[in-house]
Amino acid sequence: MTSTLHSFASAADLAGSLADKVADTLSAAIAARGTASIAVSGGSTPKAFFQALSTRDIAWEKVTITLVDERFVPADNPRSNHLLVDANLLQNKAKAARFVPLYQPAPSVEEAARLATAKSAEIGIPFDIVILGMGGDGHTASFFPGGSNLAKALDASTQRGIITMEAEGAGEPRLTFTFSSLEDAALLVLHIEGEGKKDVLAKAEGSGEEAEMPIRAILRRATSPVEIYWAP
Ligand SMILES: O=C(O)[C@H](O)[C@@H](O)[C@H](O)[C@H](O)COP(=O)(O)O
Repeated sequence: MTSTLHSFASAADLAGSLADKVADTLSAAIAARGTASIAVSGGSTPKAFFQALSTRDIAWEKVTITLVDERFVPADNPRSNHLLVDANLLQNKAKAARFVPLYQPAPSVEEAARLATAKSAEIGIPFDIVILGMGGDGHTASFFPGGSNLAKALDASTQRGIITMEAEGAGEPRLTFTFSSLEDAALLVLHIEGEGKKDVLAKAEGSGEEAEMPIRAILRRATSPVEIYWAP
C-alpha cells in the first residue's frame, strides 16, 4: 500500500498537527456512528502528541482508547504504556474517554493475552485510528525481529486480537495486537522523530525480509495508506 511522508519543522509542530488530524478523524467517526476508537503506541516519541491531543475539544465520552501493545507489567510499573497514556493522554478534556488496557493480572502472559482479546473484542473493527511507532531495529507495535510469535503476528490470516511476544530487544514479555488488527485502520499513522529514525525508515523502505524489519509488513501490505509523520 502507499505511504505519504508528512515532515514538520519541529516535534511541537508535528504534535499539534497530528493532534488536529486525530481529533478531526475521531469527531467524523462519532458523527457517522456515534462512537470512535483509537489504538496508540507507547515509547518516548508520542508524549507531546498525547499532551496536545488531550486538550482537543471533542466528544471524548464517545471515544475508546486502547494500546497497540503493552509490556506485561501492571499500570503502576514505570515501564507500563498504560501509565504513559494515563499521565499524558487521559488528562484535560480527554479524561472523559474510555480506556481499554491490554495488561490483565493473570498467571501467565498467554492467559493475559486471551483475556485482553476478549475485552478488546467489542472495540470497533476496524479501528478508526492506529498510531504506530518504530524502534531503531525496525520493530513496530511489539513485532520485534526474532520475536517468539513474529510470524503469527505478521500473518494477515491470523485472527484479530492480542498475542504474546518475547524478544531480546523487548524487555518484558509483551502483549500486542496482531498485524491483522491494525493494518486496516481508517487512519493508519506511523509517528517517528529524529534523523536516526528517518534513516531506519529509508532502510525499511528498501529491499529485505519483513522478519528483519517488521515495520516492512505495514509499509508493504497494510490495506490502509500509511501516513508517516516525521520531525527532526
Ligand atoms: O511499547 C512500545 O515501546 C511501543 O509500542 C513501541 O513499538 C514503540 O513505538 C517503539 O519502540 C518506538 O519507541 P520510541 O518512541 O521510544 O522510540
